[in-house]
Amino acid sequence: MELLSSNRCFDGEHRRYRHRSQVLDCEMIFAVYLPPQARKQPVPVLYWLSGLTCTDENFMQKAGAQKRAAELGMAIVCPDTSPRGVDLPGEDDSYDFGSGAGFYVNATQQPWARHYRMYDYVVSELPALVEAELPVSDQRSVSGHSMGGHGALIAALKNPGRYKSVSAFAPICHPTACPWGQKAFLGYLGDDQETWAEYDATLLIPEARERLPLLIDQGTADQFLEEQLHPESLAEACETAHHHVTLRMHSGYDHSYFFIASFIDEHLDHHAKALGLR
Ligand SMILES: N[C@@H](CCC(=O)N[C@@H](CS)C(=O)NCC(=O)O)C(=O)O
Repeated sequence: MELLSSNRCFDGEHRRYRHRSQVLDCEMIFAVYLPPQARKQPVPVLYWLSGLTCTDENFMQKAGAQKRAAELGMAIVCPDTSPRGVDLPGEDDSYDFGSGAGFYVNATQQPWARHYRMYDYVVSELPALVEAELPVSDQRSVSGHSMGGHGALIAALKNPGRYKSVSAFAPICHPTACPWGQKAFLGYLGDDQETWAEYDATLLIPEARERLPLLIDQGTADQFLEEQLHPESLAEACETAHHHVTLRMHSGYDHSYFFIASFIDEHLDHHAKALGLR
């Protein structure tokens, strides 16, 4: 891994790294915030999965999470949202498919299948790399926004024992039933909808083998709420399956990082508790 930049931040460090991903078969950049406590010993880590059009930079520059992470002694790792520089035809044609829109699935369809394997990348390859190379422990939590909120929910639901806690901001809760999800799943996974269900939080809830409580924040003025996000479907599935969910509707907040910045400390506190930090 190659260190691209380093910035002192709340007595810890924000760093960006480039590395070769075997899983994605391309070079990737990710960001990490290391709190001051990481100078002494490996610290627990929150994986943050971003939404459509994002890179490793949006969360680190806009969410304002570093101050609380430094107080808590929590590292934060931010991967990119798709493979980069792989030059597939049509990859850059739309904001909601292809580059910047990997949807945290392992593609099975051509030409995407060789590179678009963001599920394996964020769940397995990247954690193994950072745990081997950086002072972060295997005590993991996961959170994310929108497409990344979907990613965080499915990562936790599909991998019992892998994460101590999970949360999401304005997640795509039922991707098989919304235009963003349908477009992505059709393109990456093909037209057999049975394969789509494997990556849909609402459909995974009934069979979840670990009942990790879900913390979800959602703004009522979110421009994508009605058409794309469907938190009510997830809440209903949770109720039926007796899966603990805290769905908080916040009056007047939209889909932006202004919303995330307003509640990120509460999410970090939620994860810190599960990670044994407070
Ligand atoms: N059409 C919009 C939709 C994309 C969007 O809202 N992306 C959210 C995630 S789904 C985001 O985090 N954008 C980047 C940012 O706000 O920094 C755009 O291209 O900005």
